[in-house]
Amino acid sequence: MVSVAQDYLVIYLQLSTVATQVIAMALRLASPGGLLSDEEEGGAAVFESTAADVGGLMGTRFRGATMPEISLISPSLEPQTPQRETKSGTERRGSAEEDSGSERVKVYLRIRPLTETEKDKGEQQGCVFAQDEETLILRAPKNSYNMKSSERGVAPNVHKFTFSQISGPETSQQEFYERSMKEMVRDVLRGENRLLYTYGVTNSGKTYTVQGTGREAGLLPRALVSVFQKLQGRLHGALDLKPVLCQEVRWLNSSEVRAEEIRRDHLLKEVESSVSQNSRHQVSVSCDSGIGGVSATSYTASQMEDSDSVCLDADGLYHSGGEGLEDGMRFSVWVSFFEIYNEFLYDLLEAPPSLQHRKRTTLRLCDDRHGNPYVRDLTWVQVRSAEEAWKILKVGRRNQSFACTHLNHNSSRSHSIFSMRILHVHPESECGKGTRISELSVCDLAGSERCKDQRSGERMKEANNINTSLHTLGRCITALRNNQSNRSRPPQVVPFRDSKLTRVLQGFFSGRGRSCMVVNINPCASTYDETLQALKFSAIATQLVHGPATKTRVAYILSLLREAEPKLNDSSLIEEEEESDEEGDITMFDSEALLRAIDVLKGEVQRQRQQQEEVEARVREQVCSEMMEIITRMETDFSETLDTQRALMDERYENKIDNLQKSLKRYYSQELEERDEQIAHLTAQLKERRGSQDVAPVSPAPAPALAPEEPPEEPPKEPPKQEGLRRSRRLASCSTLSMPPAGELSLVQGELERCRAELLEKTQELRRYQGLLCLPAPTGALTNAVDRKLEEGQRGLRQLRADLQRVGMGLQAAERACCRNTGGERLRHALNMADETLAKQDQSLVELQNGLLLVKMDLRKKTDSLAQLQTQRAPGAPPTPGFCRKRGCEGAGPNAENLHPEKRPFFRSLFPARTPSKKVPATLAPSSPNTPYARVLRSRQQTPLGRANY
Ligand SMILES: Nc1ncnc2c1ncn2[C@@H]1O[C@H](COP(=O)(O)OP(=O)(O)OP(=O)(O)O)[C@@H](O)[C@H]1O
Repeated sequence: MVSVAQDYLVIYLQLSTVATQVIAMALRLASPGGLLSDEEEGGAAVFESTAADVGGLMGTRFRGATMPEISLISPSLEPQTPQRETKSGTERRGSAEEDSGSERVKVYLRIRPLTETEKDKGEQQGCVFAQDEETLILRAPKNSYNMKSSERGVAPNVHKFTFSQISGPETSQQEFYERSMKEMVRDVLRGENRLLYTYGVTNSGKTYTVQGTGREAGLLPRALVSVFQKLQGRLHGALDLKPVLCQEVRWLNSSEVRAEEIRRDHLLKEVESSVSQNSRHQVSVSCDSGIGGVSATSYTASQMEDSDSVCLDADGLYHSGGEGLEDGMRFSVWVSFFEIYNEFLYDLLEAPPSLQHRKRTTLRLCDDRHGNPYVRDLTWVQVRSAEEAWKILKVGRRNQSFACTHLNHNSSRSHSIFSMRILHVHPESECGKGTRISELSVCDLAGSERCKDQRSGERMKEANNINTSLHTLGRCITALRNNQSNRSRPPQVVPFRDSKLTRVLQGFFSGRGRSCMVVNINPCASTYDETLQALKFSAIATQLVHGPATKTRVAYILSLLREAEPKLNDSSLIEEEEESDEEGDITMFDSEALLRAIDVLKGEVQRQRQQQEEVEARVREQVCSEMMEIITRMETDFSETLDTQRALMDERYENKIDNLQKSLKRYYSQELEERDEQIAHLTAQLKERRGSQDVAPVSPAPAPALAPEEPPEEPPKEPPKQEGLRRSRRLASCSTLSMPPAGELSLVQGELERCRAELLEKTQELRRYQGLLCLPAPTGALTNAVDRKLEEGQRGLRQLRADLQRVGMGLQAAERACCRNTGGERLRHALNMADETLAKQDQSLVELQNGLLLVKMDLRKKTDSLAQLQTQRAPGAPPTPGFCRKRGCEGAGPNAENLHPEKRPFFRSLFPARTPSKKVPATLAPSSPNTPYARVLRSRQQTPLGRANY
């Protein structure tokens, strides 16, 4: 049920495609050219779709430069693997049927000999060449369209095809029969259904192969002889059983038997009389085609003679037989003969129309209750011998549509189908119950031809119809091939119903029997292009395998109705079936039943759609959850990696910051030490000079406040040497820095910030001192100078702060330059800037130091004068608390070293006490390129590490 609905769904989806193809084909057929060349075959008339559909290879031939050519798939040479021929060699292609083990459809090629006339016309150009029994080589002759295409580089001019067996011009009818049909006859007698059809361009020898001439009897007479030879003594004599519908048998009553006998005798007598008449007169007969009274069927007695004179007594025609037949079984042989002319079916065994009633009766194609197509009202005649059968065939042949065309003076203008049904009658069965039927059909297809070659309108119409039906046959075979080779894809609709021919033959392609193809070609150079197309078509047929039986349309509908209403409508269906015995077409269903079937189908479609939606939703959900899982996993992985990286970076930079901090601390502390030393040295010198100049009137003054710890008498310790040593140490430590410039600069910046904070603190401290030093009015005059100095000192400090800020900015710029990594030049520039700033800073410091020295001196003076004042005011009285506290601190003398650094006197905390040095302060000298950063820079440039950092 589900599969049925699926089939219908597929049918609905594909209908539009099929319709498009049909329209396209109709449009093409309307064009004057029937057969197209290699170049046009991608969308051309008769064979183009079949050829172009071969695995879509035709399209590639014209796209690519290699121009692969399609060839035949060889069933015998390469039984398991289809091949695709290319110019350079053979490619192997796999397909689904390889594994199925099914037998391939047999395709036999027959090459007819050239006639003397054709040879005289120069038709013999060696364009057809049988390489071996299975391989055919086609070489494009000079003037062929294929050769022209080849010269333009759009198609190859050599083609290779492979067949089940190739029969050359020298092959006799007997040999060809044994190769192709003998086995089929045997199968039919065993109860199988077989079809043999001939295919080829006009005048290629199809009719000759099927019927033969003179002593060269064709396949059909040989098959007839063979059948009766084998059934000798096993014939069911009575005429009481008749084949009806597609594969059924009807028991005849006596009157019907009588009627059948009369009909047969009449036909046989007719043949005898017509033969005697024809022998007396050479007459030309013409009768109506059945369409608008136009005369299209014409034949002459002389044309008939060839086939009439087929000799059934030829040597080797008779074979001993009877082997393989079921024991005790009797056989009844019935024959029919009809043609498909301009898409109408005509019974060829019907009495020829009288001169008054020239219109022939058309037959209807119907389906039996199982959906198998059959020709309604077709004449079936029981025959008791091969001669009788042959005579009947002759009658039919006389009625067949032939015409003289420019290629064939006796060209078949229709597809003719001669069928032989063999009833396998069990002698003990009542009324023929249990009788089996097997069928052998031989179809002589009309030859394909160029429509434009036909000068008469009627011939052109015939040619169009012939080509259309052949094209449909090609499409059916291609669709079957595609369905067989691509089982994973939804099955393609096989367009059997698109032509009468394919509908009649449908059963043999759908598993009701087996088919075999005979491809006829003539080696004429003038018909090379058409021959090539015919061979391309046959190449597809060779890829077919014999498939299992498939369900037909009526059977579909019946099963649908049964499934939908199993109980309710069982009885009605049975009635329907019984009624439909005589009419197996889809019309056997009334509209109600069809509507019911449609409802069932709709429901099924709905159900399928729901199922599909559910499946889709499930799949989507699954996909979503899987995607989410993947994303979450990726997220986790990423954040883990990020954390690791961050930790690594943190660690790395912390290390670097530590290193830089250490080195900077070391550098600045040494620098400060040097300054302290300088200050101490200066103070000592000052003290010395004052000591030599001043005569102290009072008790010795307390030790200088700012350098109580300085041992003034300490001899100088070769400051230049020491300083040089320290500086070299510093430079060495700087040069060993492995920090990148960015990190280093940030540390410098941090350090500068710290210095700035310290300076601010010291300024505040200085202010406090200033407050303390605020004396009463009389002392104001004395302290004014100190105040000014202090102010200057403060200004110097402010200047220092500003300078430090600039340094910081310079460092930031340098850092940015480093981060951007825009090149060593910019970095160097930035560092130079920073260097300059530091030089300025140095200068400011020098000035500040000078200012401070002056302040110190002033302070000392003030202290002295204050001490004098206090002594004058109150001798022995304690000093003012604040002052005393301060003095007390100063008085602590050497103990001051043990105080907390914050509690130390300002200058000492700012410039920690160092061993005095006699070195002349470098700060007094103008700033030189020997600044700290210049040194760092130079050391970096000099050391390999420094160079590497740049
Ligand atoms: N194998 C053969 N040996 C000798 N003559 C042949 C052979 N095959 C065909 N012929 C001759 O070639 C001519 C054309 O053959 P035939 O009428 O069978 O062609 P056709 O394919 O049936 O043509 P159309 O499609 O037009 O009916 C006939 O005269 C026939 O006798």
